[in-house]
Amino acid sequence: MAKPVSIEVWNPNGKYRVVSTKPMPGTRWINLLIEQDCRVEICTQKKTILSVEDIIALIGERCDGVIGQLTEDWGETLFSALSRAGGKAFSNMAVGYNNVDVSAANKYGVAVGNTPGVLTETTAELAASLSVAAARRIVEADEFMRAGLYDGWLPHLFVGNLLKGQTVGVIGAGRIGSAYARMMIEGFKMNLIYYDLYQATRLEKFVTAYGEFLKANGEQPVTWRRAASMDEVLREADVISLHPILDKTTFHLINKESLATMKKEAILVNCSRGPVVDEVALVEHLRQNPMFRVGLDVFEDEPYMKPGLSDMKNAIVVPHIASASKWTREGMATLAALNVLVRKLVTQPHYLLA
Ligand SMILES: NC(=O)c1ccc[n+]([C@@H]2O[C@H](COP(=O)([O-])OP(=O)(O)OC[C@H]3O[C@@H](n4cnc5c(N)ncnc54)[C@H](O)[C@@H]3O)[C@@H](O)[C@H]2O)c1
Ligand SMILES: O=C(O)[C@H](O)CO
Repeated sequence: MAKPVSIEVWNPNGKYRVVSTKPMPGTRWINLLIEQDCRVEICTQKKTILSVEDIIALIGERCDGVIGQLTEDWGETLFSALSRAGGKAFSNMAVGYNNVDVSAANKYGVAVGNTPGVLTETTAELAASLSVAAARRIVEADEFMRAGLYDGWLPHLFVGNLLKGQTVGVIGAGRIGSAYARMMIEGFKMNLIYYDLYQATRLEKFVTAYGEFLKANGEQPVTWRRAASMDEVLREADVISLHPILDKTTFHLINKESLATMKKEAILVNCSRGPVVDEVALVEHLRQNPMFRVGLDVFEDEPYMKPGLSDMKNAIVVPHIASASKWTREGMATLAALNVLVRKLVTQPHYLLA
């Protein structure tokens, strides 16, 4: 039996009990729940990743809704516990919901929500930052300065890749992939090649119009192409950014074979989910190809990195912070609270009529 977990309580006399498995930024989400007569219980346990047992203890005997995190395993066990406690709604504080078994939630009559849109630009900005940092070797150069190794300008010192006029490849051109593509096209005048199961019509129209604008101003126009296969993107792009969802079709999408298809001096960025890349194969590829560089926000076995990755100078690694801007994280918390509330309002017709 799990030990009781520590909690902070807001509006103790609220009629509906909503649990958040983590403190979240801002207070708007708490106020929204309180306004709708919720007692809000926030887990304050000093443990980053809560176990299924910890969350069962949090749900307790009566719970109307839960806001949870991408580090938690929301499957059969948790949805049955939530349903037994009378719970009708769960929201992940994330757009990705590969940690949530939606069919188990359906089975137990629990509605599931996620937090798309509000994090699109912030996440794309980090992917763009990693692309530039990898292309221009910013982290290596920073470490070199701090180590006191700079003794004067040299023609060969930290020579990297010019982005202008090169090709950016996007795999998964949905909300974030399209926003990232626009940043690289507008910011660095890169040409686009993308692969997605669906056509990114709005993105294509944007690049066409932007290309015409550049041409009208006497500049080289940018171009776009939708690739028929992912391999085309891997072969042709100079910078490749991964933005698909994680599911069975995208697990180890980037593996030993696909890495071998890429240019020797290509840059690979992953701000989607760690298991989209076979990280063991990636470490070996980085070792064999010192001019190949990666920018990683996500890892296959978070919070761990595969052996050898942290030693690779041609890898930039950051701890899953792509959506970490104040505005976005407060927005994600607000959306998550609204997801739980929408279910309450829909299932409480008397409230709607009041
Ligand atoms: N690192 C972070 O902090 C962070 C932040 C936000 C989102 N994410 C991840 O990014 C993902 C994408 O978010 P989004 O809002 O852009 O979602 P989205 O649904 O708008 O885009 C995902 C795209 O991937 C495409 N896709 C699915 N399977 C594919 C396949 N096999 N091959 C190629 N494309 C495929 C879809 O058609 C879709 O266009 C999320 O699911 C999440 O896992 C990570
Ligand atoms: O899926 C998500 O939303 C991210 O991984 C965290 O913002």
